[in-house]
Amino acid sequence: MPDLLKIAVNGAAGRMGQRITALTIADPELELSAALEYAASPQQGHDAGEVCGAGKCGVTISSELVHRVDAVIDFSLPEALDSILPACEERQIPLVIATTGYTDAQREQIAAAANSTPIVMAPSMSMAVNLVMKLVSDAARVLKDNTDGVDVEIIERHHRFKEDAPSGTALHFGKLVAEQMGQENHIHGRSGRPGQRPHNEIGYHALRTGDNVGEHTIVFGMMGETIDLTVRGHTRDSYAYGALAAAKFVASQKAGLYSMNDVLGL
Ligand SMILES: NC(=O)C1=CN([C@@H]2O[C@H](COP(=O)(O)OP(=O)(O)OC[C@H]3O[C@@H](n4cnc5c(N)ncnc54)[C@H](OP(=O)(O)O)[C@@H]3O)[C@@H](O)[C@H]2O)C=CC1
Ligand SMILES: O=C(O)C1=N[C@H](C(=O)O)C[C@H](O)C1
Repeated sequence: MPDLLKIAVNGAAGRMGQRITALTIADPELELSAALEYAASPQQGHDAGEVCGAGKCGVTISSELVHRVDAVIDFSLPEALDSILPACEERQIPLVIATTGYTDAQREQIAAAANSTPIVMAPSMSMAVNLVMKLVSDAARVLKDNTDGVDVEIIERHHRFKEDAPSGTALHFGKLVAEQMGQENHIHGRSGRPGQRPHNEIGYHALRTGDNVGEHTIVFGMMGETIDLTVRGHTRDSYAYGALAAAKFVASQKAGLYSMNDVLGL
């Protein structure tokens, strides 16, 4: 029987961390080896299986990555980067970074760590979202020379608990569009009297409602017709399964910064 892939989950008591923990326990190819939270977390010392509702599993939540694991999956907060990145970099432990809301400086830190450590980083681990990223890129390429111009607006909806806005995924959609169409102004909502809409603008609109697990609509507005490309999550497991696929992928890669396109072969 092949060895099980040993997984550590960072942010194990969070909404995503709990699903990653539960699905790792249920996956016959994986073994949950560590469940991490910050030192002052009230979840320290609790059984990770019990915390996620999967039943006692014998792995207690801790703050230090003590044992060697085959991959770490991180769904936490940007503040957690300072502990998890060096822990992986020191021992070249493959890392899946799903957290969003990093500063440019933190992104540079991650890119530097990828010189010695295999890292998959993506604002969305969902297969459907990553496929729509391809479609959006294609649409932007085809529409970029439209005679009367194309107005691109990005609308996202997430649950009321989300701390960063706009979502990492919305920002990535905007980046993909701008790479094709060249918009330089990226604005967040509108108010007052901003005047007529210039063409070189992308508008982002972040809605926070109830328990929405994530929706994105990319609007290509033209004179006479509009294209809306929408992708809706129904369950956090669409992200969680993608993250487990990323962990299986990254565990056998050499150092480098990989995306979900690499994981999914898109
Ligand atoms: N790439 C993707 O596909 C997806 C990405 N995300 C992103 O993942 C992140 C987590 O989302 P979600 O699970 O909803 O958020 P939660 O707030 O539910 O989970 C974050 C967890 O990390 C804990 N935490 C805080 N600080 C640290 C630290 N220093 N070290 C370790 N753990 C820490 C939190 O503890 P406490 O609650 O006590 O603060 C909490 O348990 C967000 O950035 C979100 O945008 C979410 C879904 C999909
Ligand atoms: O916080 C969330 O929930 C999500 N965050 C990610 C993001 O910011 O893009 C991915 C997903 O949309 C859910």
